[in-house]
Amino acid sequence: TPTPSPTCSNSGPVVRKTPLITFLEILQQTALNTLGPKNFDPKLYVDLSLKSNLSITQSAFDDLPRTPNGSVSVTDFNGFIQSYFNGAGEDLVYTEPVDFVSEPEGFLPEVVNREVRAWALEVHSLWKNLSRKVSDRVLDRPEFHTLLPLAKPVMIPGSRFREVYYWDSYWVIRGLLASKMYETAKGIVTNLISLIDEFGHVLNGARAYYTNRSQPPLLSAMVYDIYTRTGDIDFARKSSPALLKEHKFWNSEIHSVRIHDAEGCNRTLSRYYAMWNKPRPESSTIDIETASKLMNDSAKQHLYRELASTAESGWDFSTRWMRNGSDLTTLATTSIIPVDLNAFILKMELDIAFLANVTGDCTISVHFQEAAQARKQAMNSVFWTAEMGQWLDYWLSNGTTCRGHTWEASNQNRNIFASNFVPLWIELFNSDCTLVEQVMQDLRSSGLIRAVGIATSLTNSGQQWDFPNGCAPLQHMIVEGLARSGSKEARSMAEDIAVRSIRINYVAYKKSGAMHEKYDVEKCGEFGGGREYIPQTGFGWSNGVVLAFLEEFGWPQDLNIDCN
Ligand SMILES: OC[C@H]1O[C@H](O[C@H]2O[C@H](CO)[C@@H](O)[C@H](O)[C@H]2O)[C@H](O)[C@@H](O)[C@@H]1O
Repeated sequence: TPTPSPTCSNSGPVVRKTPLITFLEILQQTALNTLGPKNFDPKLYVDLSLKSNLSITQSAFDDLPRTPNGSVSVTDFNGFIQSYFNGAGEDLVYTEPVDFVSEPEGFLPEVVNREVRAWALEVHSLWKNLSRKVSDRVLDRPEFHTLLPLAKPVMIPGSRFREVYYWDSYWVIRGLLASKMYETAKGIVTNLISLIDEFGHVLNGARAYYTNRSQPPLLSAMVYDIYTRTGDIDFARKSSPALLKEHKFWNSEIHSVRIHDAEGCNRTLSRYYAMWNKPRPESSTIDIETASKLMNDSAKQHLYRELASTAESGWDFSTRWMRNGSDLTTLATTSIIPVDLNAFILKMELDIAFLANVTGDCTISVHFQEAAQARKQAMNSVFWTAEMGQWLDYWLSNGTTCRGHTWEASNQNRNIFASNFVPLWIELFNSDCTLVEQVMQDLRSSGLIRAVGIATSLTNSGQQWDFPNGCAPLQHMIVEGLARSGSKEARSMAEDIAVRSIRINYVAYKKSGAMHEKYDVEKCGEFGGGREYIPQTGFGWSNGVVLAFLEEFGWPQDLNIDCN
């Protein structure tokens, strides 16, 4: 009989919340009560920084005149914010990237179409808009800020995302490499490593309220790509200890799950699991509202952990994680072993083995090659379904048996998500011609490939990680996996998807003057939407993927960039 592990229930770890965050959440709730829900973004309030001590600020807040039902007037509230806070984002200052030039030597040599080349240079110049440095004020008084100090400049995604994000940084770096901005790319990695040194993992984002979770682990992929471009062995060597530490984090007791498979072998895989059972501070008012449908505190705490764990997945939110696709309270992320997370950890193992080999550490290299083989077998055994030609997320029954769970085919989630094809990105899979043939056929008939890109899922739930939204990371991993497979047919399919994806970015940019976080893959030039916040522009990962695609496939003179 499987023994339920304590870490499979609600009783996992919870990191400490700072007094500043606690206060800013109260401020956030007051802002909602005072200003109303129209155009309300809860994250704004936890991004404010103090002008003076928290105790002084708190007592001024307590002294605000209140009506009998406890509300504050709009004038008093706005006056208080003005007097006691610096604006959100003011603790990050613009900085010109040291290695930015308006047209780098050897920039996108295969892009010959003049119109596309001019646009690519505009996208390249957006790095200047997204480049920031943490202000010295944060170093002087860290307790006044939720922003965390980082030594090197950062690239922010854009708009409300005014701090560095973990997995976004991978596609930002891919774009920076196309822009030949190697120093900036290395600086981003140095910052992320400093977070591992301090917290034991790369945070979701560089804010005090993100310490309770990570995001899809792509640090090794950043180091690998920078190393293969620059040959900087010292950089590879310096990064290695952090990668080993990160590998431990993703295989820790809370993240790892053991499955007894159909052949009678024990397999170990990983899941998302946030160290948190409270509302996410950046969305506190929203999470409290969602949880208000639940009756008891224990059910609420469980939901809060699921909400934060879903944010750890980068896919916040999606029917992928919900028992009932129209009810967010049925999120069950901690009871799911996700295909893409394990593909990322497999890549981490392969990258560590590669980098250790380069830096002459044979023991580590052999150890991680073996770990990669074991994970590949586990992924084949737990996720792969030949009949569908996809890897399927695996659901643990009732979420209580993460140790010694016995595999059952009925626990594979047969719904189609773009993440079912992410293993294609990993060389251990895309080097197998027969497998690529099969997966390619199934991707073609999956319904995910739409007029202007790959849809996230087939379910139109209104959540941002569902149909008809498509986002840059998913387009990129699937396209790159197909392109690198060595199959001519797969490369041509990859190029076809990349061209559609470049077009949607171009047309939307010309229409709106901005690059977008996500797009509607049904309508060329339309950006995507979805519940928790309004559509954002900027946008780090879209810029990165456009530049990476243009670098890989070029753009001939006679190919039309418009949609028709
Ligand atoms: O504030 C709500 C959530 O916002 C972030 O998630 C979304 O934006 C990120 C930055 O582009 C992206 O990495 C993530 O995939 C998006 O879903 C944040 O990461 C969440 O933790 C946060 O709750």
